[in-house]
Amino acid sequence: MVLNPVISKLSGKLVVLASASPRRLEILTNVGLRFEVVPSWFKETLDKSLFKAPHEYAVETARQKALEVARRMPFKHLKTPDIVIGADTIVTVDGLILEKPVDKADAYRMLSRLSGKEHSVCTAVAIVLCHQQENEEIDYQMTDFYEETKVKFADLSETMLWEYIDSGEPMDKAGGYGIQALGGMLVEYIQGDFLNVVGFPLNRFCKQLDLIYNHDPVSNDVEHSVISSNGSLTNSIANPSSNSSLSSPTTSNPHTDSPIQNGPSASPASKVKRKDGQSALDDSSWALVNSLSKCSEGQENVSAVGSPVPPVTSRRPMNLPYVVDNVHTDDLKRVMELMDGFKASKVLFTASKLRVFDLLETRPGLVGAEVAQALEASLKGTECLLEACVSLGLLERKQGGSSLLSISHQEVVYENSRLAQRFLQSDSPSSLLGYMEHCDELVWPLFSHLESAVREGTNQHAKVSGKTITTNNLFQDLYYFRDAQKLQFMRAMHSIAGVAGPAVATAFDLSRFKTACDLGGCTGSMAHELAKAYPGLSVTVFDLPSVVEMSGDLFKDKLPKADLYILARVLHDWTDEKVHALLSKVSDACTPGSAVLVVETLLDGTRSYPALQSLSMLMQTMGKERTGSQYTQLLRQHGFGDVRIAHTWNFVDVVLAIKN
Ligand SMILES: O=c1[nH]cc([C@@H]2O[C@H](COP(=O)(O)OP(=O)(O)OP(=O)(O)O)[C@@H](O)[C@H]2O)c(=O)[nH]1
Repeated sequence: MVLNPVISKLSGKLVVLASASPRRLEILTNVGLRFEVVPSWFKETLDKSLFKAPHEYAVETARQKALEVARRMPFKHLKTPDIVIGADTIVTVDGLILEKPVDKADAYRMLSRLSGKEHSVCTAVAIVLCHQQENEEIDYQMTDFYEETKVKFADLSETMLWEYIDSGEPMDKAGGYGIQALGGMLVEYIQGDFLNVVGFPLNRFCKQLDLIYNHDPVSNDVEHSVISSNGSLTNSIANPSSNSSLSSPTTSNPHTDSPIQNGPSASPASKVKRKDGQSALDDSSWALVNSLSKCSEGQENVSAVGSPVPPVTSRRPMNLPYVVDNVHTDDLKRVMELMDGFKASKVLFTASKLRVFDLLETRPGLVGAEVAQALEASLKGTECLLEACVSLGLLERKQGGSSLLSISHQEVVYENSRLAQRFLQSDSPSSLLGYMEHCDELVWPLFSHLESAVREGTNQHAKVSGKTITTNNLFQDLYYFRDAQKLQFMRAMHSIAGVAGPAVATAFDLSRFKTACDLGGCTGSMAHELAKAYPGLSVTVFDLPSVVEMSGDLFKDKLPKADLYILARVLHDWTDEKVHALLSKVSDACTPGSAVLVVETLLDGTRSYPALQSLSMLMQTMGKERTGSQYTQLLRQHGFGDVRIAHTWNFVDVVLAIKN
């Protein structure tokens, strides 16, 4: 690669940067590229769960950003660019994709997650080559790649974190930091391309241009000239405004180049021929169109990389403008997901209840008929359920079984996905089956009376079971009136504490406390997590007589002595009046320096989980979820002057309040 010839290949062309990022603009300007900036309107809301790896999500987002601009410009700007460049930067840590923080709390969550750890920064770049044909229609060719850089953060103290957040720098940056500015102070080392972290992998981009403009793959077969989307040149060619390229006489000649090979600006990608002798254009043009519509349908992106995709049989009528309005498509997709949310929950609950995940743990690779037989269920229903589980990422569908019932070796078999192995198998240490059962049996029926709950502002047990539940005997009447109900509730609380416990125990350094008492601690699983994290801490569980030996009523009985009181998912069950009564009792039991650890889901105005959980509390109890500042206020009123909040990215957040 020689530098100047690479960039100079673009001179005289209308190059468009489909990005609002000032960093990308600066990086490309610094190397003498002349271009226009047209920020993309594509909303970065692709469903991440549909992608097998984080970089695939970034690549698809970059492709959509670039394509949106390439398509909009001829209509809105009345000019056709020659080349459109789109990019997307993401940070990956602990299996999570971090984008730009939505607010300070989000920036805090991101940066505290990155603290002391190595993470990965991936920038994907998509290059769309646009070519206006003689008949005014436009062909689009796409090539994309991604670059990954590892970054290690130093341990960040709370003060440092907040100082950095208050500088305002994190807000428009992937992962919540800018390595090129103040954020550079947080970084211990990087491995890879620095500019890639900043938002544009310049070196790789130049190599890509070199591949496009300085190499002529015409003599190669597709298999040689087309490299995977991770790598480089792709030959996806789309003609979104017409299917006329399919009927072009040039394409029907298996030995001619594709019709967009038109003078020196035509990319070699357009000249790619397939081994079978057909022009790659026939299939790949539809491959891209097909891939886009699949993507907007929420399916996994079908890479247009030279793979022979069967031609679409029902085609769009000629002359109908092919308009993909990404904004509306995203909105529609979101509404459809929300409308279907209840079906997805019920699929999860039903498959869990039928023990599909336990079955596939012990016997992975079963065909649908074998699953149906083992569940003693209908074949038709089981197959529908299994496919729904696959679509929701709970199961994986694989080809080829060697099972007795399989008709051919190519039959579809099912296995648990990683998510199912972790959370849906009953023997997993982080199994959520107990909580799922509670949601299905108790919460689900209540939610069908949401409208009444909203109108009346109270729980809906009377409508579901004919029982009137009041504050006087909430737990006894609701969860502990029969052994089966009591055990179900205990299993639910146990499974949540099992999953959230380690994050709760380590949200703050609690090593200075010697004795703790978990008020309403149920099966003791949170107590167990605390004792595990702090070997010097002795933890007592205090709950109703029907639940534990160290029993008592939180409101009526004397609390055991302790340095640290834990109230995990207790306060959200109660009205403000009862919360005051309880905090006043805890405060009375505390000496100066001792503390209370409140473990609750904190409303923050952004996440849907706490907001939906608050509705759930309305339906079930007399309580609600509260914000961090509401808890701070409540605790301060009871003499806990020093109140700190930690978000765990789990079911619950943690508030530590120290008695004055
Ligand atoms: O160290 C740094 N890391 C990241 C950045 C900047 O972060 C953003 C990443 O966001 P995205 O890829 O979505 O790009 P946008 O800014 O939203 O612009 P688009 O219009 O292209 O979507 C990017 O600006 C990086 O430069 C940083 O500055 N330092």
